[in-house]
Amino acid sequence: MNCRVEKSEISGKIACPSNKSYTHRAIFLASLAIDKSIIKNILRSGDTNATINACKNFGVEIKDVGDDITVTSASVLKLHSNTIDAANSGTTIRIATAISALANDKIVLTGDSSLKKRPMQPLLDALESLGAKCSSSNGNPPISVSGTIKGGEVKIPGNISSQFISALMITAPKLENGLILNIQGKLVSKPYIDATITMMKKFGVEVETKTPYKKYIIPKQNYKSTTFVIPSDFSSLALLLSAAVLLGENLTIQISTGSMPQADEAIIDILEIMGVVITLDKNVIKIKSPEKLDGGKFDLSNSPDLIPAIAILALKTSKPIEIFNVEHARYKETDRIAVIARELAKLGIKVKEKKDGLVLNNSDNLTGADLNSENDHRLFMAFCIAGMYVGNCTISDPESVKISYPNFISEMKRIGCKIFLD
Ligand SMILES: O=C(O)C1=C[C@@H](OP(=O)(O)O)[C@@H](O)[C@H](O)C1
Ligand SMILES: C=C(OP(=O)(O)O)C(=O)O
Repeated sequence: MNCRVEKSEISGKIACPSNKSYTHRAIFLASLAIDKSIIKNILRSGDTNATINACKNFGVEIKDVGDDITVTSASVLKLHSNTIDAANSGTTIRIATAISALANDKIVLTGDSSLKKRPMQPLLDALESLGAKCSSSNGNPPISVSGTIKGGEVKIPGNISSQFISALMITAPKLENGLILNIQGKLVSKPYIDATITMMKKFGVEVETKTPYKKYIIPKQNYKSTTFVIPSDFSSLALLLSAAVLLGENLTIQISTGSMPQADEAIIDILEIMGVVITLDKNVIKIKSPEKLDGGKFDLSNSPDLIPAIAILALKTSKPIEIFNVEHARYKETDRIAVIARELAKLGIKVKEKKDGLVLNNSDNLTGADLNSENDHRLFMAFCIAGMYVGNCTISDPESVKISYPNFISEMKRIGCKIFLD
């Protein structure tokens, strides 16, 4: 399926969706705690449903209560099935793989065609070094894991995905001998480790940071059930802010930030560097954008999910945008560096693709085009916004938004976007 977009001007109010990463963490941690937890204001999306289904498979009771859910767990995993389908969710399959090593049955974890290309081997190597038996399809899903691991000391590279580290951390307190976690080389997406540690603390577990982003000690502990309110998602907010910059600054965005670390808060500083004035007053964000944006050089190592929302701003810059140090954006739902380079060039942007990023220059010859989002939700939404700035575009795979922002199209239409589903 495709969608067609025309030049649009937006205005009015929109609420930022709830945070996907925190929703994943809250559900998994509540599933490892004994008794009932309440998780309020969760993001309901394809990815978070994958996590709910994975936890239900571990024998956890999860019930809907309006916008909230209750999660009631027992002390021991009771497998309902030996296969977990994580659909399109990298976070789900990484965390569920580590948790599966707590069981002594063989568990197969798989996903959709995109997930079957996502790297898993560093996590499997770490689990095998702890005594698990693992298999994979050339390092990708479907994978299998059988425990039971008891913990000890483990090392894992940090240059591919922080999710491998988050997965081991979340599982560690359940291990008889706890875990000493050594991260080799540079660690990408660092703030997601901070998010994991923050959330583990919310569920009663302490992580000892011996050397930040290098070495952590997690003794055996019990997670404690709690009530947790999910904050807004800065990854989705970034797209809304780019829409306001490109399509109309009379947009006010309602957010509930909370006080927890989010990698993609970096969007605020990046937009301000490019000349955008952002105000936050009583949980409402407003922006003022110059006629032409300054460019800038942006290290996205810690916030790879910002690459689509920032790249499309090249449509309104007077100077180049250089994005670097984010090779791991190639291992997401798609190779986001390659797809963004290929598709934004169709609009007339002058793009130089590099191994670890992009250099984007505006041009005077912007033109409509048929854009292929490769069924990547963040690319679909970014290309939609770009297409409504340039006009006369089609974008493939609108159904991909179910992954992180299911009502994106209806919400954008409500604030004035000319989006038409073919
Ligand atoms: O831990 C998480 O919730 C996530 C970590 C990041 O992945 P990497 O650590 O693989 O960069 C990010 O891209 C993803 O959307 C969510
Ligand atoms: C890459 C993403 O998530 P995941 O790694 O969980 O698939 C994303 O939401 O952009």
